[in-house]
Amino acid sequence: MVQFKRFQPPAEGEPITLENGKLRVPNHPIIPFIEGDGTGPDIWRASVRVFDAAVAKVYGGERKVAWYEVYAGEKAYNLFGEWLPDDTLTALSAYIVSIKGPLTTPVGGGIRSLNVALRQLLDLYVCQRPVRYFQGVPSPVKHPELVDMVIFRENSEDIYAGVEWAAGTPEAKKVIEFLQKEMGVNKIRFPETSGIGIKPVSREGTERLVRAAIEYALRHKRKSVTLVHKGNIMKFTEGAFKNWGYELAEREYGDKVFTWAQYDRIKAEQGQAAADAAQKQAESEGKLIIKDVIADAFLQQILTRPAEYDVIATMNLNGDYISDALAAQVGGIGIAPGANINYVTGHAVFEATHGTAPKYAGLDKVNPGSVILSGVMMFEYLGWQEVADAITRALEKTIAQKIVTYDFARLMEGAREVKTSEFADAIIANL
Ligand SMILES: NC(=O)C1=CN([C@@H]2O[C@H](COP(=O)(O)OP(=O)(O)OC[C@H]3O[C@@H](n4cnc5c(N)ncnc54)[C@H](OP(=O)(O)O)[C@@H]3O)[C@@H](O)[C@H]2O)C=CC1
Ligand SMILES: O=C(O)CCC(=O)C(=O)O
Ligand SMILES: [Mg+2]
Repeated sequence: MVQFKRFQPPAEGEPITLENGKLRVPNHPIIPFIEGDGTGPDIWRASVRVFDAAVAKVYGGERKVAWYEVYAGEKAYNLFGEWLPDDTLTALSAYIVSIKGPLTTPVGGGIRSLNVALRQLLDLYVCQRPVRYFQGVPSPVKHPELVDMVIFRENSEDIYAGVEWAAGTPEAKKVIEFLQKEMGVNKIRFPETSGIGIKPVSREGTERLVRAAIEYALRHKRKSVTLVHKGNIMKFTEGAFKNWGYELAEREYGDKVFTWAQYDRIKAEQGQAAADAAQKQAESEGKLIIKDVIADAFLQQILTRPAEYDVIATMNLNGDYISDALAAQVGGIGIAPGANINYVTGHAVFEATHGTAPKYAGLDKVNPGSVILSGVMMFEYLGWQEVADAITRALEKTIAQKIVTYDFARLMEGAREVKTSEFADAIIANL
C-alpha cells in the first residue's frame, strides 16, 4: 500500500502495475493528474469530461478511470507551500501512468522548470510528440497533410540538465578560471561578464533515446528515423549523438535497418552508384532507413519537403524547438500532444506541447485539443485503443463541423467560435 502524507488516492480504483515488462491495466485504474497553471484548469476541466464520456460510451460502465488529483506548481504552492510536494512524486511513481497540464517556469531566475524536474526525477527519457494534420484545421502552409512525423526528443540531458552559473557569481568565475588556466581555453570572448552553461550528452542517453525511436518506427512500420543534430558545430555532443545513433542502429538492428553511415562507407569503397543501389535494395526489402540532417537544414526542409521525414530522433533543445515549429505547420500548438516516457520502467506522464498561455487563464477560451490528444496517446498506451479511436474520430468530426476555439476560428472562414468547455461539449456530442 502506497503511503501519502498530505493527499490521498481515491477509495475506488486499483493501481496500474508493470509485470514482466508489460503494463497490467485494471478496469478501474487510478490515474494521477496535475491540473496545471494558467490555462491548465480550463483545459483540464474540459478534457476530463471528454475522457470520461468516451470511456463510458465505449465500455458502458465496465471500465472507468479513478482520477487522483495531485499537485504541482502554483496550486501546490498555495495549498502546501511547496512547488512539487513529495506526495506528487510518490503518486506519479507508484501509479506509473499520469497526465498533467502545463506548469509555469519563470524566465531568467526563480524556480527551475517543474516540468523538466518531473522528467528528470522519474527518468522519463523520451519526450514523444506526434505531429499530424487534421482535415479542416487552418495551416500556414499549402500542404500540411504531408506532415506526419513523430518526434523522439531526448528528455534527460543536454543543456536542460540545468548545469549553469549566472554571470558575475563566484561559481561562474571559478569555472571560467578553470577553463582558462587548466584547460587552455582562450576563446571566451567576455570572461568577466559571461554566464556559463554546460551541455552533457552521453552515449547511454543517446542510445536509449535512439533505441526507443527505432523500436517505435519498426512497430509502426514507418519508413525512416532521422537523427537531427548540430554536429558540425558541437562535435562532441551533437556530433557524437549522430555517431552513437548510427552505431546503435547497426549494432542492435543490423538486419532491419539501412543507415546513411553504411551508404557513405559503400560510396567511399565502391562509388555512388553502388551506394544508391544498396539503399534502393534496402528500401525494396522494407528496411528502415536511418539518416541524419543538420538541425538548421532540417528546419527549412520540414517546410519545403516534409514528406521526406517520418520519425525524428533528436536532443532536448532541438526537440523543444522542432516540436513547436512542426505544431505550427499543422495548425498550431492548440492541438499538439505529447508524452514523457521511460520505456524500461513503463512510467509515463502525458502532457501537451504548449505552455500555460497565461494571458488566457480563466477565460474558458483556449483550445483543449492538445491535452485531449495527449489523453488519446495515454489511452493507446494503456491498450484502450477503442477509447483513443473514439475521441480522435469525435475531434475530427467537430473540426469538420467548423466548431472550433479562437485559435482556429481566427484563421477559418465560416467557423463557429466556441469556448474551451463548449468545444468539449461538441466532442462529447460527436462521440
Ligand atoms: N510542458 C509545460 O508545462 C510547458 C510549460 N511552458 C511554460 O508556460 C509558460 C508560458 O509559455 P509561453 O512561451 O507563453 O508559451 P505557451 O505555449 O504557453 O503560449 C504561447 C502561445 O501559444 C498559443 N497557445 C498556447 N496554448 C494554446 C492553446 N491551448 N490553445 C490555443 N493557443 C495556445 C497562444 O498563442 P496566441 O497568443 O497566438 O493566441 C499563446 O500565447 C512559461 O512559463 C513556460 O515556461 C511552456 C511550454 C511547455
Ligand atoms: O518547462 C518549461 O517551462 C518549458 C518546457 C517546454 O517548452 C517543453 O517541454 O516543450
Ligand atoms: Mg517547448
